[in-house]
Amino acid sequence: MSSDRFEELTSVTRVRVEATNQDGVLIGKTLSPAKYRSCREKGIALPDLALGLDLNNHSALGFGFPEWRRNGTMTDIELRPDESTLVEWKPGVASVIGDLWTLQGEPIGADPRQALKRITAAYAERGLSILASVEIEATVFQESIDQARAQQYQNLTPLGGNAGAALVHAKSPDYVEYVEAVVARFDEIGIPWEAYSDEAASGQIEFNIAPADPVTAADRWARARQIMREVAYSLGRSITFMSKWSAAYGQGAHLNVSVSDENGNIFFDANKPGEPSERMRHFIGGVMATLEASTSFALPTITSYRRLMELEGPPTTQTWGVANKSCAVRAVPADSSATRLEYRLPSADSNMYCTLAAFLAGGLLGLDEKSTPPAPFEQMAWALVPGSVPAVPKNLYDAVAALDADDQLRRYLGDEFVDYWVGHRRWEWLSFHTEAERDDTQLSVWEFLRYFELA
Ligand SMILES: NC(=O)CC[C@H](N)C(=O)O
Repeated sequence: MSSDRFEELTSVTRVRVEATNQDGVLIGKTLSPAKYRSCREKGIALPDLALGLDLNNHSALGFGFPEWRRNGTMTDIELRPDESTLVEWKPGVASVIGDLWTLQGEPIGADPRQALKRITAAYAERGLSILASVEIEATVFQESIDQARAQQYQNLTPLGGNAGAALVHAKSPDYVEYVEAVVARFDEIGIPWEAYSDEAASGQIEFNIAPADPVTAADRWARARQIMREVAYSLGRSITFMSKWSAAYGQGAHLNVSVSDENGNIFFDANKPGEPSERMRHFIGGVMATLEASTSFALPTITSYRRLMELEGPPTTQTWGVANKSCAVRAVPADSSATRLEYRLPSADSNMYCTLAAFLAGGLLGLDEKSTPPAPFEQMAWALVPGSVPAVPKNLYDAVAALDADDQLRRYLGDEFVDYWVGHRRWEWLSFHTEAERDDTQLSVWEFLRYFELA
């Protein structure tokens, strides 16, 4: 009994069970301790719509139902808690993240967390382990969430004032109150944060979380975002992870990854300091060969593509380079522990379970096939002559078409995962083009209503 971590949380009166759906939204239920005890082994029943709704609560119908959705008859699925994630979220409330299974006891192939587990296991089969971390960017506003809703998220005032840009400490007290309250919550539940800073746009904040194995890194990303929202709301503020909410700089979610074998970081070569190791080059080769297809995960929403502005930070081309932040993939040569790859394409609205799984899938393909990468890009990869370098897909439609046509990522991610994602994203595109203002050229109210609170 003493090793039962749940029973050790004696003051808990509510248990929040959680998973992340395709859109990156934390879903689940809150149970009484008695109910939780009765189903913690078998799993907590959820309607299959938990993975089937879009961000406007419509059922994303008509795109190849997997077996567990029973051809649209609607059924239940089960959320099996992974008690290694159990924490006391706040006094009296436990939180546990889990995986999604069918009633017949099969893991659900479309579950983002299990997709990341599968690819991590594929590395482990080859004697490889991964360290990953996510840079979390968001914008906080002075208005409360109720006020923001009343204004349809328009004309909001970024927290901290307009004076100063990135990396400025001289911020107003309300900004300081917010960031300090967030890291206090991180400390309470054990999210090891490394740094926070203000980012380039007014009201924009970046938090850096310490590297961990991929599933832990993605779990921490999901929880950190939840805390950032809860703290904003409790202080009477609002917050968004939309990748672009104004003409100002967009919001990314850069990923940092290194891979080790029993001898240490395989991206580091002591004989070639400052250069990517041979196996890092193989990894990059696979990532670059699948970059167009995996863009759909890194840039999942209509708005994601609005962030891709020249000279603003996000990459616009399918390029990699050494210490070159204008590329989609940056090799960061350092010492044996810090040498890593930074994937700069993902936007703040991407689902990190999926994005990380797709990036790792590309890398593993490259390691398996000893892929040769294209030449590293040695100039600034922005504002180039159109067509001189392959561009990142320019919208959700093109990106999903590239993913659907790719059979390399599928081999590593699984057909069900890819097919379900492709269907879900096509629904997103269709929804925009049937419900929104239909003006692709500027941010629409439809995007604010759909993404401001949930993306
Ligand atoms: N940290 C940075 O390099 C700025 C990144 C930028 N906000 C992005 O959208 O990717």
